Parts: sequence; structure tokens; C-alpha cells
Amino acid sequence: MLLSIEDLNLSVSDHQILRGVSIEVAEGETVGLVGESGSGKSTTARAALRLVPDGAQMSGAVTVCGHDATDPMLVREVRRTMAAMIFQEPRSVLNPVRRIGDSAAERLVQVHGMNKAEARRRITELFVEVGLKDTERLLRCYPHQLSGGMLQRVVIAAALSITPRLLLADEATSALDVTTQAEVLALLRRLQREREMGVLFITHDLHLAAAYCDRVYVMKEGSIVDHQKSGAIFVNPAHPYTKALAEAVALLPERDTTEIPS
Ligand SMILES: Nc1ncnc2c1ncn2[C@@H]1O[C@H](COP(=O)(O)OP(=O)(O)OP(=O)(O)O)[C@@H](O)[C@H]1O
Repeated sequence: MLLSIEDLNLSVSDHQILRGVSIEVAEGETVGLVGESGSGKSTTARAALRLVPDGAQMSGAVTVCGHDATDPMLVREVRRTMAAMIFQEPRSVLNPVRRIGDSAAERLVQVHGMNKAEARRRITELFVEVGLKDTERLLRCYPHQLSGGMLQRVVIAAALSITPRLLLADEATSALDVTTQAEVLALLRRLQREREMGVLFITHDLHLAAAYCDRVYVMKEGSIVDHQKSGAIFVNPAHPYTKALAEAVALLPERDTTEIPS
């Protein structure tokens, strides 16, 4: 298993956020983690890499690529060389006053000891791999000069720069328009297959998770309440909450056509 979370509990200031969460991701697998806002999805992914709030109380077992990720020393190595995380809003992780090239190449310089020229060459290759064009100009741009889709590709390239075996994608495409979302998802799928990466794909969208992932975990109020192969999730939801999520799209109020102004 690339990621194994077992009976994970996490509390902050006596508020219990995660309750006995268990999740597994194998090599080459895409596993969905679905739930409404505040159900604990991001906290689970962050806790897997020990990125927890100060003072958080945590219990349970987490291994990433066979390493104990609850160990503060070991998890540093895990984050350095084995696992990467992509967040929902790329603008929040890129420094607005640093050039794209410097931000994207940072880990290769700091972590892998490459010199700046080597790191820029490698990042340029990765930019091409994630479908970015005009890379020389891009390296000199600032985040505000790029679209959301381009920035998300930059962030994916930076995450892939360490050649992670496990990718934690936290609402990685939720802020993108539908067309760009489809392109980024196709890109992630291709890269995942080429690299045999395991992916934990976090989303609030059950339909997207079922279409994109091999298996899906459903989370509610800090607990995993359902776990199914994607094909089975609509046919045989094990928990009423999964059924409610599946039907949620039908709850949109119908447009009132009786009061159309002339
Ligand atoms: N640093 C923190 N300190 C205290 N409570 C926190 C902290 N981070 C998250 N929480 C709480 O933990 C719960 C789960 O939050 P989390 O962000 O993991 O949910 P989520 O399912 O990822 O939601 P969203 O889809 O909105 O990102 C929420 O009630 C949130 O308020």
C-alpha cells in the first residue's frame, strides 16, 4: 500500500475533527474521498503528511510508502521525496511577488540540491509535460499574469518535480471551469498511469469521484460512512448519506418561468 491510514483520530482544542478514519490507496490507484464542506476531507489528507494545526491531538497509524508518517522525522523525508499535495486554489500556494519559475523550481533547489539552471531546465520539461506552452516567458511571469488553469498546471508540475509515488489532490480542479477541469483531470490521469502513482482525490462531488476514481470513500462529520467501488456507489449506497449526496444534484430548485419580465 502506498497510503494506509488506520483508525485516525484528530482533535483540536477538545473539538474532535476526525473519528476513526481508515483509508488505503494502492500503487496506480485513484481513490476518491467525498463529503460535504467541513466533513474533514482536507484534515485527513493533511494529517496523512502530519500537516496538522499546532496543538492538535492525533492518534492512529499512518504509513506512506511503508514509512511511519506519524513520526516527525520520517514524515519529513516522506514529504521531501515520496508524497506531494495539490490544493484547491493555486493562488494561495504561490507567492504573488515571486516569478513562477522561482516558485516552481524551489523544491528542486532546496530539497534536491540542484543548481538554479538545472532546476529551471527540469521545471521547463515538466511544464511541457503538463501542457504549458511558451515556457521561457512563463518562467518569468508572476502568478497574477496567468489564468487559474495555467496556475493549476504550474502547481501540478511543481508537485511532480519530486516524482512522488503518492499524490494527494485536494479539490484540485474545483476552482476551474468545466473545460479546464476536464483537461487537468485528463492530464492527472495520464501522468498517474505513466508513473504508477497512487492518488487520493478529494472532492465534494460524488458524481465526479464516481466517474474518475476506482474506489470512493464517503465522509461525514469526521467519519468514513461508506466505501464502495465506483461502479457500485449509485447502485448500492451503503449509507443514507451517500444516497443523499447522489440525489443532491436533483435538489436544485427549478427556475420559475411564470415571472419572466417582458
Ligand atoms: N486549524 C483548525 N483548527 C480548528 N478546527 C479546524 C482547523 N482546520 C479545520 N478545522 C475544522 O475541522 C472540520 C473539518 O474541516 P476540513 O477543512 O477538513 O473539511 P473539508 O471536508 O475539507 O471541507 P471543505 O470541503 O470545505 O474544504 C471543520 O469543522 C473545520 O472547521
